[in-house]
Amino acid sequence: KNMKKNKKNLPPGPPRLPIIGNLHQLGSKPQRSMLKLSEKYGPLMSLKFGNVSTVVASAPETVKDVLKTFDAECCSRPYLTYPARVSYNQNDLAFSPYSKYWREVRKMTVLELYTAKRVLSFRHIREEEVASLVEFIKESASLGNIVNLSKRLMKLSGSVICRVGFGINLKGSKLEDTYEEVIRDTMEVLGSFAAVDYFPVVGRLIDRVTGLHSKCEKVFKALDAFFEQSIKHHVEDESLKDDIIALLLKMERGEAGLGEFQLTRNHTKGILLNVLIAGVDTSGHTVSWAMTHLITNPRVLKKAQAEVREVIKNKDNITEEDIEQLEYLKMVIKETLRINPLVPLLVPREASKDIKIAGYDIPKKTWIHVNIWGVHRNPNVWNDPEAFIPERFMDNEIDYKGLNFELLPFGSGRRMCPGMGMGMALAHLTLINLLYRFDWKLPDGMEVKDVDLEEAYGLVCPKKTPLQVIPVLTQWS
Ligand code: HEM
Repeated sequence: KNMKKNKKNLPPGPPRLPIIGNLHQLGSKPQRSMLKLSEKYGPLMSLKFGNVSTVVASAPETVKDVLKTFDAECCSRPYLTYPARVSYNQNDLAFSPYSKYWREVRKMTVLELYTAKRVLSFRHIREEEVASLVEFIKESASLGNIVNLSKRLMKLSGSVICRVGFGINLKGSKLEDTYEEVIRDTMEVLGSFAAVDYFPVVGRLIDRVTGLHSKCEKVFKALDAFFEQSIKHHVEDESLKDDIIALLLKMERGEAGLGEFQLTRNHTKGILLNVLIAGVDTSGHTVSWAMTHLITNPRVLKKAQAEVREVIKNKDNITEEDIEQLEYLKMVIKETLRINPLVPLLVPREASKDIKIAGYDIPKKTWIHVNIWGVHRNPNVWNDPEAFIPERFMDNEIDYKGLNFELLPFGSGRRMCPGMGMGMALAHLTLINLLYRFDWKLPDGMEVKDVDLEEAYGLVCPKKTPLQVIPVLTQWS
């Protein structure tokens, strides 16, 4: 009788193998495998990964339950071994469990970096760095050179974030030469389904054999050296007192407070980790995906360029105010974030108490994955979801700001991305410049059908192979 009373009504899920459960069904693109499985087992599905019970939400209604109705109960983070290492033992914002510390750090970083006023104050940095990208492209265009646009866009967002968050230039910093590789490997480490998290005893050994452990140590050392360098720069240069590092150092010295918390150097570095990796990877890859879809859809490219050139006319100086008038360009970005949401499974969550979603029991400690990639590609939600059609957003109120559960590239609720305004300001300004100033063609011998649309897998999913294109000078260059 007792057993019957305790039996939980868990969401349905595929049969499991002994020991590994459903891990073998994840494949190299977990978001795609999870979508396929959810077509059979439903929008709230149970999966078992080794010792860990998880559920996956993959339709707007169940995603809304997780991110809105039960947000308070579902917004903690599980302990993930490698993200914990890289974030100085969850002393950051993104991997920290839902706690008083997380609330204080979120409040402080929002005020320092992410309010509309702060984002506006960094505008000159964005404009200078975009101008320097334009100069580089102009030079390549006049020589007829192929440009690795993905690489250049990563460099652009890296340069902006280094100046905004760290008060130093990427050029000349400890990450100057290794930056792309370090960020890519960090994202792989942070998004990996690590054996140690599912098999506490043998998992450590498995991760050593697969190389995950050593990759994690390598990126940790590279990131740590960069944080040390920026902190040293602040300690030595007293004129740098207005940015987030200066504030964090004041908190370490007890001259400013963070609620009841006394910050240590590890807290400072953990907080800086999110500023660097969340800020760098995302804006650059969004523009890279947008350009990939534009180049493979010449009709859309032509229409977007016509709009930009009509609105900007012959103004020399493109400013962020111009974005407001570019309705079609905004649709292009929305469609890019729909078809390639950069964080396809959001950051994993953990239920902090027993809850009931859609009539199913979700026991405390269950891990929760939100498959927004699945929602964005669901044919019941979007017509022809694999096609890139910005016009689908015409006369349609759906936006990406966390209120429409069909489109959630930044998540929603307490854990929603605080850097949305900063990321989008840079993405829009860059795209306007690329479209206004240049025409674009593929390298000789390459056709639209040859452009690879495959995504890499990590916490963030960029294009797997970089976008290589030839810029062409125009009268607006
Ligand atoms: C196109 C640009 C961007 C996209 C698509 C994006 C997307 C996301 C997503 C999906 C999450 C996870 C939400 C969740 O777990 O529910 C997130 C979290 C976060 N993002 Fe972004 N992001 C972008 C730009 C930025 C920028 C520029 C910054 C900062 C400089 C930033 C800082 C963060 C931080 C700190 C978190 C963790 C929030 C928390 O757990 O409390 N993001 N972002």
